[in-house]
Parts: sequence; C-alpha cells; structure tokens
Amino acid sequence: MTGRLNKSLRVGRIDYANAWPLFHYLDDYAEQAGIDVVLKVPAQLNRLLREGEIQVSAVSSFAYGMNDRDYVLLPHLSVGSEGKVNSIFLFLKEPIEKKTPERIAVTTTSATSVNLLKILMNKYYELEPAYEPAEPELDQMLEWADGALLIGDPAIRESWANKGLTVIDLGEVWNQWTGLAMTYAVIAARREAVAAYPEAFGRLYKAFAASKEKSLADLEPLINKACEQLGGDPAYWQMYFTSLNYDFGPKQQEGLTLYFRYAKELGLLDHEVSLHFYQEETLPNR
Ligand SMILES: C=C(O[C@@H]1C=C(C(=O)O)C=C[C@H]1O)C(=O)O
Repeated sequence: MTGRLNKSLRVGRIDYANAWPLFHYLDDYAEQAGIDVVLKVPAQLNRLLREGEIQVSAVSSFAYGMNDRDYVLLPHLSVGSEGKVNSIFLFLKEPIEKKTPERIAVTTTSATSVNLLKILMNKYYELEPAYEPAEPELDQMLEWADGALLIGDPAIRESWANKGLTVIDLGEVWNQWTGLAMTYAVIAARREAVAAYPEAFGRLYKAFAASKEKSLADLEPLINKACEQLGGDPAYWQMYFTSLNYDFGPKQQEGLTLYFRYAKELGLLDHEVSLHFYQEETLPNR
C-alpha cells in the first residue's frame, strides 16, 4: 500500500546549485522510497506543481504566492539571502545613472526574480522599463535589450565572464532598500496530496530536513561537486553556499511578506498572500 502510494509521489528539484543543500542527500531517500525526482528550472516546476503533475517541489516563492490557497509550505526550508545572493543579476550595458534602461530581457526560467526586478524598478529606482521574456542567453538578450535578468547557474557563469557590463545583485539592492532578507524559493506541496498521503509526506519532510542539515554541516561534498560540474574554485563555492540562507524563520517570512505586499500593490498578484505551513499532525484532519 505505502509502496504504491509512494510511487505516485513526484518531487520537483531545481536544476541550479542554489538548491543543492536541500536536495543533495534526498536522492538516496527518494530512490529507496520509490519517489520520482523531477529536475527542472524553476518556471517549469512552478507549472508542473500548479497542474498537479508533481505533488511537492522547490518552486519560486512567487509561485507559492499565486497558489497559496492550494499549497502548504514545508517549514524551515527555503532558498534566500539577507544581502547579496550572487546568482540573481541584472546585467546592464550602461550604469543605471548614466542611461535609463528602456527594454529589459528577463529569463523565462524565473518567477520570483522577474517580479522582484519589477518591484525594485518601480519602487526603488522609480523607472518603468518594458520587460520581455527571453531564453537565458546573455549575449543574445543584449543584442536587442538594454539589460538582461539571469538567475541560477547561467547568472553565476556570466558573473565570472568579464564583459564590461554593470552588474546589479537583486538580493543586495532589496536588502539595502528594505533592511530585510529575501526568499527566492520555497518548498511547497499540494494540499490534497498531503492529505491523501500523510505518512509518505511525513517521511519526505524529514528527509528534506536531514538533507539540509547534513549538507550545511559539511559543505565539502557540495563544493567539490560544484567545482567539477560548474567550474570555479572551492573558495568561491564556500562563499556562495554560505551567503545563501536555507531557513524560513521569522526574518525570512518578514521579507517575503513585504515582497508579496508590494507585488499585490503593483498588480503583479491579485490577492493578499497568507503563509500556510504543513503541520505533520494536524493537516490530514483539517
Ligand atoms: C537563488 C536563486 O533563486 C532562484 C530564483 C527563482 C526565481 O527567480 O523564480 C526560483 C528559485 C530559486 O532557486 C537563484 O536563481 O540563484
């Protein structure tokens, strides 16, 4: 019975280094439990979770905001930063003070950062550029746009390539402006799936928490894998993983709540968002 139920659980994993600590040690558990892990960029996972093709996933926090009535958040898990994020960059041909960007190409892989950029442009820089979705290829984007937003590993690679561009770290601007943390991804589960498979979810949640704890207790395996697969040196990846934050406590919730409020104010979201958390004991009976 449990085996069959587990077979129908599919978990979405973000295909970027930023999410590795949450997933690095989850694979073994998933295999043993007969859970499929689906590896995709955030925008694709956002869609698969919304359509019920997967039941639980790391998704853009913005995607949680759009679907908060249907989803629950797995507590204490996120991808965020309080300051520089080092992989969410607006690349500009000219410094913003010198030339007002009119067209910005935004990666099709993101939801949180595209809307964070819109919030920062509108409220912080007081600018209204046009945003056009594009594949995450910086050179092609900049053929027709004044600036380009990239996230994840492609953003890291381009931050290493010295192309003479102005590079703005959105996590840093958000933190300087608001004084708060920002959360880019959360782990969300479809409410009805949690209610249908409470035991499987209980075990899966513990496996996520264990992956995070083990990854952060010793970053070396992740750092080695990053150097092999993505390049860079151990010092870079040590800095990268320790600048990110994987908790979702009061600090992170405060920052994300403000982000959702601004998104609502600007019409990027059509409702006020509430943070609902998965509670092992109570949820199936609600
Ligand atoms: C930290 C990052 O955050 C990512 C940004 C996302 C978005 O903009 O929708 C989604 C998931 C996060 O993993 C990153 O891209 O490097």
